[in-house]
This record gives sequence, C-alpha cells and structure tokens, in this order.
Amino acid sequence: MAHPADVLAELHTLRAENATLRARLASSSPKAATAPSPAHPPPVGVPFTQKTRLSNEEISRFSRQLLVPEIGVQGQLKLRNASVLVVGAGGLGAPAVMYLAAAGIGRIGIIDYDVVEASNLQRQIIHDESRVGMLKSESAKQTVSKLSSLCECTAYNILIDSSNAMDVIKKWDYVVDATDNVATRYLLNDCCIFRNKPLISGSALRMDGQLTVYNLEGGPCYRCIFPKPPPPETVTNCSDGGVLGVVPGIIGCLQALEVVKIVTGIGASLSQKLLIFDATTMSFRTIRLRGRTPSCAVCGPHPTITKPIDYVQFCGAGPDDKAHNINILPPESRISCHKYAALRLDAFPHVLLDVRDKIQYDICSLHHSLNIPLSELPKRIPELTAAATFGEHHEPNLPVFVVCRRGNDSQLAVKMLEETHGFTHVKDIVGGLEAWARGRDPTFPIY
Ligand SMILES: Nc1ncnc2c1ncn2[C@@H]1O[C@H](COP(=O)(O)OP(=O)(O)OP(=O)(O)O)[C@@H](O)[C@H]1O
Ligand SMILES: [Zn+2]
Repeated sequence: MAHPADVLAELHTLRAENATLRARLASSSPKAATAPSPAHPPPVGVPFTQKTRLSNEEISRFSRQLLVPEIGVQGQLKLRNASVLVVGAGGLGAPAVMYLAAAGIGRIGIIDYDVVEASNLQRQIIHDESRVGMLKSESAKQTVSKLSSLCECTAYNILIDSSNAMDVIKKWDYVVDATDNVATRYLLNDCCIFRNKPLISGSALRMDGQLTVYNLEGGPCYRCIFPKPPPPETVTNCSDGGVLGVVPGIIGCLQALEVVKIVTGIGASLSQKLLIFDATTMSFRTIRLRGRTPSCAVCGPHPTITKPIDYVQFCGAGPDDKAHNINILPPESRISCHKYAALRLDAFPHVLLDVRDKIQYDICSLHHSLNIPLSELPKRIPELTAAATFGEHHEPNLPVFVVCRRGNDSQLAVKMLEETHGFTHVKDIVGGLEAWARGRDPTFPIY
C-alpha cells in the first residue's frame, strides 16, 4: 500500500499536469481543436454532417473527457461522429443510453415497443414516475433531450423483428442489445452479421450480469457460441426471477463504456470474451470464448441463413411473451375469480392451494391458503391430501382450487394432480392472483 505522503505527492503532480493541459486547451485558438485534415476526401456515402472540429460548447462540455489521454480531441470527434442503436429502453438500455448521450455520441437510436410501468422504475432510471404509461422510447428520448442538446436522438416505438430489423440496423454504426429475450438476441445477432455491425450484448438477472461483444475483430457471433436456442421453459426473465436494480445498471454502464472504447479504439474490447459480474461476491471475471465456428449458420464461410428468419418459431417464444397465457384445461377444470370469490363468501369448505414459490407467496397471499410451490408438489402430495381430507374420510373429499400469479402454473398443477395423483375435484382459478386483484380486490397488490 502506498504511503499517504506518496499519494499526496502524486496527487500534486497530477493536478499540475491537469492544469497545464487545461491551460493549453484554453490558450489554443477557440477553433483549434481540430482533427488533422484527412489525406483523402471523405469516401462517398459518409454523411455530410461528419465533423472534423469541436465547437467551443463541445470543448467545455466534454473537457473532463478531452483531458483523458486515451480520448483527447480525436477520440471526442470519433464519438461525435458515431451513431449507436440501443435496442430496449429497460434495465440495461436506460443507463447505456444516458451514458452514451452524456459521453457525446452524436446520434442515438432507441427502440422499444413497451410502455413505462411502475415496476420498471427500480432500475430503468431513464424513466420516472411522471412517465408511467408513456412509451418507453419516447420517455427515453425526452430524457436524452434534457441531458444533451448535442445528441440527435431517434425514438422507434416498434417491436423489432424480421420485418423491420434489416432496415433499421443499416442506419447505425453500432448496435447495443439491451433486450431481455432470446428471440430478439438471435434476430439482432443475425442482422448485425448481415449488415456487418458490432453487437454489444448485455444481460442481467437477480444478482448476476454478463457482457460481451459479437461480430468484432473477427470474433464469434452469438450463434457461434449458442447455435441452438435454450428450451423456452428454462429461460427466466426479470418479471419472474427478479433483478436487483443496480445490477443491470452496472452492465448497461459497461455496455456504454464498451461502445466508447470501440468507437475511440481504446484498449482491448470484449470480442471473444465474456465478462461475468457476480454482485453477491462483488466479483468480475472474464472468460475466453471460442472463436468463430466454421460451421456457423450465419457467419461461417458457407452460411445457411442469409436473411432474417422466423425467430419466434426458432426459439419457441417471442419478445412479448410475458403476457402469454397457456390454456391446457377443459372449462370444467377451471373457475373464474368471481365464482371463486362467491364460494369464499359462502364459506364453502375447500382447500386453496397456492403453487407460487415461497418468495412470491411471502409478498402477498389470500387468507387460508396452503403454499406448495409447483416444483415441490410431487413430493408434498401427502400435505395436500391431509388438508383436503375432512371428517371420517380416508381420501381427499374437499375440492381443491389452485391459484398462482397469472394462471399458468395453476393449470399445470391441476393437470398433474388429476393425471398423476388421482385428484378428482380440482380446479384452477383463471388468471390467478392478477385476475383476482384486477377483478375482485383492488386492494390486493400486483407485483
Ligand atoms: N424485440 C423487441 N423490440 C423492441 N423492444 C424490445 C424487444 N425485446 C425486448 N424489448 C424491450 O427491452 C426492454 C428490456 O427491459 P427489461 O429487461 O428491463 O424488461 P421489462 O420488460 O421492462 O421489465 P419486466 O420484465 O420487469 O416487465 C423492455 O423495455 C422491452 O420492451
Ligand atoms: Zn457465428
């Protein structure tokens, strides 16, 4: 560890260097912060708006960054002339967009099809309470406009898919994947290969985050690493698994940092490397990924996929599946929340089985319910049998009503109880506790 006096001395030296740099900046002619004149005229197709000098406003605004030796005037001009498309204005996209705009990226595109919800605000800090209900793309654009009038921001209120991705992506230099679903990850990957754009890809769940860069410096693409999508039922999203807000905040910031580094050519990128962040131990690890796979269907020498495909079919799930409801039971095995509420009012004898995980059950539950999570149900059947057996009977004789958060797991539970465990009087409550909160009891919380 350095002695405090050494640290102080070093601090003085750094301050002196800093002052010299500032003096140099201030004494240079106001328009002196220019790039050397290019040896050749700009190639055809480079937008006329490409800047070769910084304005006084830009010099003042980005002074702390201009003083960083790795950035300097040249780096700042590169940022100014770069365009970045951020897909998703959620947990990752929110900080990524804000830091990119703050850093001086000249043009930013923001894509999101969703609206701001109260449950987003714990991490999606580009939005605020006054924006609940507003389009996320529009809300994000408004925040960028307030943050920096120097940034030209385009909001796309679209669900990016095979029909529009190629057109949108071609207008941007870099693409940031800040989405939360596998179908969009494959879509962005493939289109970034077809359009030859680097893809800065992040993800976060619970206390963990990951970051990598695809299609850069000869590194692999997402399909090289994951040629096949995972089974949809093994994919957990934030609305089911939860996420600690700061975690996507950190990964989104790192995505912005990675863009800044790539644009300005600083250091080594995360191409062919995966950064893994574990907030519980506060550890960052970087592992090496395999290189380009020669047999890769999109980036290999003999691609079998040369244009966007049907990613929902390929992945078995789409980008907007959070509201997706299954319907696997006949009507007689289901009951509406209104009919069930009437039975409760009549004190009808029954068992209410809540099959959510304990962590969700602890948030809120209906009175007199029995909590057995769906995953534990097969081994905890005796508990349910005991609860449903009333009086002299030796077999369950009380009807069982099954509830969960949205009415999907409850259907699976009813099917399992009927088909595998011989229950005959069992029904699922349609739409689960969300339907209960919306239709029966507005005081019941929705999470
Ligand atoms: N194909 C797509 N097109 C446009 N926006 C997308 C697409 N796929 C995902 N998104 C957006 O990416 C964002 C991802 O954000 P995040 O992971 O924080 O999840 P969320 O959907 O906002 O939150 P929650 O899962 O808690 O409801 C969302 O705003 C979502 O609308
Ligand atoms: Zn590949």
